[in-house]
Amino acid sequence: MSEDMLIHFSSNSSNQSDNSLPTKIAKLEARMVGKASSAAAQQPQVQLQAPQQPAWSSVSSATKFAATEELPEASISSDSDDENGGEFLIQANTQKRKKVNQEDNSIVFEPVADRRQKITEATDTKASSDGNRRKQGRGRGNSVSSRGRGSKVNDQARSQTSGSTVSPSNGQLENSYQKDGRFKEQLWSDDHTSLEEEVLSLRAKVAALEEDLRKCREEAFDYQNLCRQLEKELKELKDCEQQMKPKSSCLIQRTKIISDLLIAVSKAERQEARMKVRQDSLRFGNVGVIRAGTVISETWEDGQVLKDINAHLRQLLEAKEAVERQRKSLKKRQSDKGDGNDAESGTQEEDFLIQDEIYKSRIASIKREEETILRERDRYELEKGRLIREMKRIRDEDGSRFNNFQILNSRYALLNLLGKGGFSEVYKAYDLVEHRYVACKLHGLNAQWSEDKKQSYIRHAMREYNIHKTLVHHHIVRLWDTFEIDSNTFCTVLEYCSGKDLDAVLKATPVLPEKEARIIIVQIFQGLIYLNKRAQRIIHYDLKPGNVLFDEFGVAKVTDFGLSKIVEDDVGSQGMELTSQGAGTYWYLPPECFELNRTPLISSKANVWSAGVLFYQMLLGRRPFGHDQTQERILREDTIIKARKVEFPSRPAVSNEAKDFIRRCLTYNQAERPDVLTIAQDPYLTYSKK
Ligand SMILES: Nc1ncnc2c1ncn2[C@@H]1O[C@H](COP(=O)(O)OP(=O)(O)OP(=O)(O)O)[C@@H](O)[C@H]1O
Repeated sequence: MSEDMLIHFSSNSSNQSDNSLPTKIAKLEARMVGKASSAAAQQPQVQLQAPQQPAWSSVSSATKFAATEELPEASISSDSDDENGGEFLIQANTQKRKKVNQEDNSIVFEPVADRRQKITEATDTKASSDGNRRKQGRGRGNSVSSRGRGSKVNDQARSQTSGSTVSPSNGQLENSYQKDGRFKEQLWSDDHTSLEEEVLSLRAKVAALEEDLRKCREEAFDYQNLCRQLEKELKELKDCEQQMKPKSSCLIQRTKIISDLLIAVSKAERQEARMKVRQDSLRFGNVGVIRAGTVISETWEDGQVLKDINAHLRQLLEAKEAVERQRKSLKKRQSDKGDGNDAESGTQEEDFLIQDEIYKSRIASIKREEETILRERDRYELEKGRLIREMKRIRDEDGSRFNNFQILNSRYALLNLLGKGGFSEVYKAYDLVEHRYVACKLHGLNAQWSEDKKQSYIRHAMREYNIHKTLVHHHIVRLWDTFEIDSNTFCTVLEYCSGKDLDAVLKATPVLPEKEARIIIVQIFQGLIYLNKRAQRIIHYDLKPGNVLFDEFGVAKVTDFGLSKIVEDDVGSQGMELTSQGAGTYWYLPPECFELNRTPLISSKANVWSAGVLFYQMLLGRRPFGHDQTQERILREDTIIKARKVEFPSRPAVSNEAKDFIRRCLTYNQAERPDVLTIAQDPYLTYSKK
């Protein structure tokens, strides 16, 4: 071995950084293939402990490492090429030098690039599979790789040795070694820096991956916990279901029993109602059919009781007329006789007077009987009216498609028809969930209607529903529920009011005692006050006897919000525009609603007027304006527009307080009429202990 070489080699070996570099690289490689640092310290360190090995070994290691990355393999192969070790090294170095001189820098950098690629691959492998990484890094992967590379280098070395034909002189060698050494130093230095950077970045990646792994483990742990918890809950639910099974079948049975009982009772009620109608028809009358050519029309034929009463009245009338005729002739005879002044004529005069008194007394008696019979007839007329309404109800019930005790929405057992309105049928029903009676209002759209008309009707009904569902007050009928039955029918479920409506009450008893009428109007005003104290004020607009219902305890409740108006916030004191002029029941609407020159402005004062009309009707048995007129005639004759002053007949008697209260409600001028909240303060509406 030459001195130059020794100097060169010793300078190489004395370079600490260069000495430590292979160790680091070995460690790095070990990491690249997935070894833990402790594992890496074992095998590569044995191969690369340059300072403790002979100089040639160190040189060969260092040189080969600078020229190629296959240093460890070369060291291993040198064991097998022991005899030719020195020659082989020189030849190998010469070959490498040649290569370095001939080829550009890329040859030198190629192994670095390769190494980087391997590092990246190793990192990728690491990242892609934690399990694989551990397996490969610790055992098989590494050894297989080492073996593979070792055998490849051996082959290369052999071919290089055998293929070497050029032996350069010592001077050339020295120069080239010097150059080579500097160049390699530079390379090592660069390589060292980049490797350190790579090591740093790898450490960072390892740290990040370890953090990822930790998080994944935590998540996996959480998921396992969640999974266990869900399994537990599922088991509990299944257990609960098992326990509930008998209960739910018991509930179904109970519901079935209740609905069967309700149906049986309703059927009995239907039968009874029809039987009563048949009996009452005999007494009060029935619908007969008249044929006039091909035209068949219905007419009312009075029953026996009414016939008897009318016959009785006719008899009384005839008797009265007969007595009056007698009396007339008596008077005529008396005047024909002239004035006499004897005693005989004095006796005749007395006879005349007595006879006349008898006739007068008889006429008075007939009149009294007549009055009694007339009162009886009025009573029978009311019965007749009730009978006609009941007949209509039964006819509507028989013609209804909901008359077969259906259960709607799996909840509402329909029973008997309560009545039929313009576009709806109201059934008494039983809520099988809440266990209470309800009124199911079935809104039917006519299949023949145009789509526009249907849409308008639905809009109207939905408006009513949206207003009504928000109202919760003792004197407002509650709206519990609403649902669709089919494309042409929907249902609103209302609080059931088992009493009559005020219309039916007034038909049965046209005049109510003032005390009773007062407490009804007080309740109506309480409902109205509620409507006007809400954030979203409401004008009912259709207050009439048919829209005041009574529950079983006689509590009055306002219903039917189909024409009601929501008062917008920006409405002035004069009120809001009435967009639905013409709707409503004219007897109960105030004069401003009939304004034709401009769009009427209405406010809660409209409700005050309607309540005044209701109260008048309850006390006096008739409406204050247009009582005997039809709706059409009221409009034609401007009856309400002319209703400037309210008149009170002498009978029945009404207190002055009640009359004054009615006058305040029926103030013609809207601006002067009190609104709901003002009239609520009226002493007539307040009760206090005396
Ligand atoms: N909540 C209820 N409880 C008991 N009966 C009711 C209830 N709602 C309505 N009714 C009765 O059902 C019948 C029909 O009521 P509905 O409101 O459909 O008719 P209407 O007011 O006469 O007609 P329209 O709504 O077309 O003016 C009436 O006799 C009414 O008394």
